[in-house]
Amino acid sequence: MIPQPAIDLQNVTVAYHRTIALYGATLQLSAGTICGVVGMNGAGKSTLFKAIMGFVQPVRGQVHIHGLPLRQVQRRSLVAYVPQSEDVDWQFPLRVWDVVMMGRYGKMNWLRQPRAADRQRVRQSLEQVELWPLRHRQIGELSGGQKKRMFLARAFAQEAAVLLLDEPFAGVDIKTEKLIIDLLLAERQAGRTILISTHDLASITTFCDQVILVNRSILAYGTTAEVFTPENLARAFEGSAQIPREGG
Ligand SMILES: Nc1ncnc2c1ncn2[C@@H]1O[C@H](COP(=O)(O)OP(=O)(O)OP(=O)(O)O)[C@@H](O)[C@H]1O
Repeated sequence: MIPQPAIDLQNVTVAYHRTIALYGATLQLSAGTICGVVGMNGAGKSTLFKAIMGFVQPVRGQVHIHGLPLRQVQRRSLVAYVPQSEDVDWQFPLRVWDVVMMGRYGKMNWLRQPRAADRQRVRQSLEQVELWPLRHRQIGELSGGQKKRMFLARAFAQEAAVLLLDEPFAGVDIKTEKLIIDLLLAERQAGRTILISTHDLASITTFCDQVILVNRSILAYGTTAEVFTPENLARAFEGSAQIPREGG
């Protein structure tokens, strides 16, 4: 039997107020892949993520995750999202622990009472991102890099099959970037599929298996060697990008 692709988009078109942001996107990614998503500002990277999460209703086309339609994907919390910076009230009296526990909501009953297994997974996630000592901290008292790691821990706690990360390396130091990359490599090893939107083309060649070029549609996807050609980059960046050197 041929395994289902982890992410399967067929001819997906998304429009905002009748303006098309993503046209006819077709994509199939196998489980256990780390894939960079690159394109200029406004190219449609976030829209692609929203389509995979089911946050926007495509005017045409279909999205399946591990063979399941998005309604079932959402019910089973199969896709986790790590935002670049979330539109939250950072002054709200929430602790780091509370935010990471939100990753478990999809696995709880309607009373949302955490069980021992939930607390154990939250602890493990906080330890993975090295935030366990800060678990009682109010979320507004974290640095930018710590906030990113908190959202990463929430995604790990969710135990989703697909992780979507929006600019995870923007504004983080080298040590944190290395920590995040090592964690993502371990998640890939566990069979998860990871999409990372980034403007850093060079870093993609160091740890991504595949890359997707976006410019109002999916222009190309495949290995970096296949995709990072002068022609493709010219179409994606309208002449303003250079081919990154292998290995950064
Ligand atoms: N909610 C919205 N309503 C109307 N237009 C939107 C909305 N969200 C995005 N757009 C438009 O859709 C297009 C694609 O936006 P999108 O956010 O997907 O790009 P992006 O590649 O993620 O950009 P960036 O790199 O700047 O984050 C842009 O022209 C943007 O202005």
